[in-house]
Amino acid sequence: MTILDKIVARKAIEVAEAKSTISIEDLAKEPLFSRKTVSLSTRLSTVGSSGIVAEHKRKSPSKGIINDQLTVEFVTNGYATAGAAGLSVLTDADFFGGTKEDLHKARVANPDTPILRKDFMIDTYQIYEAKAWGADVILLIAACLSPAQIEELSRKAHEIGLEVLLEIHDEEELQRSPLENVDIIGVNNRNLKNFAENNVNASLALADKIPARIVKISESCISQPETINQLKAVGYKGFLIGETFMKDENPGAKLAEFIAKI
Ligand SMILES: O=P(O)(O)OC[C@@H](O)[C@@H](O)c1c[nH]c2ccccc12
Repeated sequence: MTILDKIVARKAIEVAEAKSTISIEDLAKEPLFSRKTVSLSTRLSTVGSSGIVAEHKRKSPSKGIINDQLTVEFVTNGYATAGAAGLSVLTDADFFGGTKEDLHKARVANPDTPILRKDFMIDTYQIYEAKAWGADVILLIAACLSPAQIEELSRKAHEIGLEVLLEIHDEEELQRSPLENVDIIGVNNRNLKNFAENNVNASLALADKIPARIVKISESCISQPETINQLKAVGYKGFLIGETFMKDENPGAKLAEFIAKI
């Protein structure tokens, strides 16, 4: 069993519990559900955008605790002020130490910045949660979804006004994924099945395989400003970065320093 299998098995239990606590109808009545979302893909395509999607991440299965000392408002506001094009907020509790309150607080602290709900989506119920908690974009991870699930989840997201970031790790995942309702493709440099990593080779290898009409972002394992220029040269418009900033006591200041070098 891979770590991804474990996460998804746990997620199915969590979703069943959540469904018995609050119905989709009630989620749709939450104040943020009717908020007009902002487009991450548009921000990333805007001339002059830093392209950086900065992540709030307390811990991870591969790294353990990264930083659990800061408030989500301090981190996300710092990121937005430093020039992040968007924010990513982990809401998975057991493996990444996130909560739905993190997303809600990030939204309230940053009303106009696109926010990605970073979680393992396996059920349309979670799409409603994402909207109710203040997200603009959802993540779909091809490695744990069938083509039919990708189709259904992405269609539902668009139906309720959320954008879709489809995460892939290799060409096989790209080829089998229905892309009709996908706004952004993210190449995860880290393999979620075994956490082998530490370079951006996956992004470099897949760059020219991704249809040009879809905004491309490179995810994970980015620690050097030079890497951004290398990725931009092959067409990437976005860069999802967590650990490099989170391990600093002031992630926003770290991001500002990073942006000054790209
Ligand atoms: O901390 P890093 O190496 O900069 O990575 C950020 C982000 O890409 C990573 O957290 C991530 C990418 N895809 C995911 C899917 C689930 C959980 C986490 C992730």
